[in-house]
Amino acid sequence: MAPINADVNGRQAYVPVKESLPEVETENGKSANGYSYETLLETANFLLSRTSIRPRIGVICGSGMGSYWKEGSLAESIEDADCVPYEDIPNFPVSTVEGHHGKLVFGKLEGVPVVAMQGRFHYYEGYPLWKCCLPVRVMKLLGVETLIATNAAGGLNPSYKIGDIMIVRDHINMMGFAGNNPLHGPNDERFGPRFPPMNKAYKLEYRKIAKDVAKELNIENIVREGVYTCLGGPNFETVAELNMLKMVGVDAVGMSTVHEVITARHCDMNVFALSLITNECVTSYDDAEANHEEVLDVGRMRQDILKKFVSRLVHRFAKETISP
Ligand SMILES: O=P(O)(O)O[C@@H]1C[C@H](O)[C@@H](CO)O1
Ligand code: HPA
Repeated sequence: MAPINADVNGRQAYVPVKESLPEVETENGKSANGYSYETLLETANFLLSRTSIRPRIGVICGSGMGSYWKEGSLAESIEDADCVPYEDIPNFPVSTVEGHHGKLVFGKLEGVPVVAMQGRFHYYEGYPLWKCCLPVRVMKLLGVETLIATNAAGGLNPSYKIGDIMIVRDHINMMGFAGNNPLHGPNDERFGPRFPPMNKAYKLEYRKIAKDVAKELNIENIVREGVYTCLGGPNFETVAELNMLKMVGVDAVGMSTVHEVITARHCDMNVFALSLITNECVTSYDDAEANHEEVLDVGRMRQDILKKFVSRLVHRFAKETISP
């Protein structure tokens, strides 16, 4: 049915009639914010048939972290590994970015059953946010209770150095300000509530454990805690954009994670996230330009430390906070 014009406060306004919103209705098992619960159950059941591992923790490997260099990366250090390429998984997108391999790795880290995404999906690749986050819902249906999201990010806080690791305390959902949210569209209560709170998105207990672990590993001098934001990319930011983000309290800038965390919290997963600071954000017109090669190089430089750090976190999170 065509939209109608209505008189609103003395103005002619464009008011779509209710029937003219077919795009939010379920169509071929896919609604505006993603595949149906039943469709994702099929994906989860397919994966469970491909491995005997029953993961309790899910890890998303950021750019250059565990995803680019085969030898010695976090994902490659997973024991008893069963790898499933994304193109074999029903309803899964495929990775298109250098530094993101494109497979799910099931196995054990320090004895804990995990599933790692060796490659994530980004909005700038052309995927809508719900599709970027589809693996998080699949993880939930596999039985995962805790999500560890890692990313490469530019350091905006002037005290941060390249190679620092930032524990994410909170995020600013810049894309959400423009109405772009992975939960946009009809809500299925089987995943979670219509209006999920986000004030405790990054579990306090995990952040404390991470600081303890940093001390144990003698890396507390490179571990920070701060606020992350995600922009849509793929271009790196302008000087004016970065100066604005600095003013509102952002410490590190990237192109992922925020929507994954929202999706994970919506379905009541525990969340921990970290950013590897791979470059300094360019806040003057004279400074060098950001580039993806530098991001990948710093990922390689830090892969040993990240592997130890995340493995220890997996062990401690499983021991201290996850149901037996
Ligand atoms: O997947 P992450 O968020 O780690 O990747 C960052 C953001 C861009 O994809 C890329 C820019 O170099 O790294
Ligand atoms: O400086 C950056 N900006 C956005 N995303 C990034 N990912 C790594 N570094 C950056």
